[in-house]
Amino acid sequence: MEPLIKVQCLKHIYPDKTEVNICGLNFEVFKGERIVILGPNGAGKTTLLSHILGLLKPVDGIVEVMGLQPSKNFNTIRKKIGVVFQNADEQIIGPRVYDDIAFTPRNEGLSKNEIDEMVRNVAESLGIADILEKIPHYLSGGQKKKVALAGSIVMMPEILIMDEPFESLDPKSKTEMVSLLNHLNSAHGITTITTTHDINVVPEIADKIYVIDSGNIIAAGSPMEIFSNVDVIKRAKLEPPILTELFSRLERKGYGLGIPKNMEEAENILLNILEEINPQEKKYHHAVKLKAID
Ligand SMILES: Nc1ncnc2c1ncn2[C@@H]1O[C@H](COP(=O)(O)OP(=O)(O)OP(=O)(O)O)[C@@H](O)[C@H]1O
Repeated sequence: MEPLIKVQCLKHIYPDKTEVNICGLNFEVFKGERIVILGPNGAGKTTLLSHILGLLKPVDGIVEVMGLQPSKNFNTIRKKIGVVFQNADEQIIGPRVYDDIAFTPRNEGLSKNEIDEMVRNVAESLGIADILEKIPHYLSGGQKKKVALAGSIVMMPEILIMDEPFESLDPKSKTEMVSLLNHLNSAHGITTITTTHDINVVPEIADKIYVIDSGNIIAAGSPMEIFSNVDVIKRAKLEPPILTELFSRLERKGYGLGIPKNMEEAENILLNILEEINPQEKKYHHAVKLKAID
């Protein structure tokens, strides 16, 4: 199977002569994958994404999206990719939130009714239906992120690229965003590529992680493979997710319980063990708890 996206040893020179080389392992993304790119500040993550989007043109190397060079086929590629930029202000252009989300469907010449249904559905799914009439400029950082995401998924793109989508989201919004992204992937087959410094979220949204350090793609693998590789973690100055760290430590001590992706999975693992150890104990605690409530 051919990858949807292929990047091999790209070189870019910014106008101020800063040279960025993204080399090492090839960056390949296959249809339906959920990719996360990790790396310290200045590693080259945004530079890589900007080339995939066709916003930047490499001076050397290979950048292909669906077999095309993005910088030469900007309009064709951008119809297939939704994007949430690191700075949402850069992409919100409508005078009202509604207009901003409706921008691409209007450009595509869809009917007013179709557009209205699409905008309201996507706004509902992101919990922003109540701010559709607002002026985007006055929204909070988190609200702007959601509006930017709404605009990028309203047409159900094949690929969704997000640069730090969780930045400035409150915990509840973050959990909802994770569910939504996973729903877009499982129900609509959307391939997702995300950069984030929010390490605890990564096991929930990644099938495969690429790790970049100073432009070098130094590792690729599942969250388990990456977070158990001490060398890679150190080199890229990462910290493993807290649950991964805890359950890996237990594994090293002989208690191989698996590595949970989120709090719910961790809770179930621990509850199963506690029930196996002493089912009576649980009943006892339960009875005490009920008594206390009485
Ligand atoms: N417009 C620009 N002009 C000059 N240099 C730039 C520009 N954008 C990025 N760079 C430089 O390119 C390198 C890679 O930056 P990039 O923004 O791709 O890193 P990043 O991994 O996305 O970092 P962060 O995690 O901080 O967002 C850095 O050295 C940065 O200073």
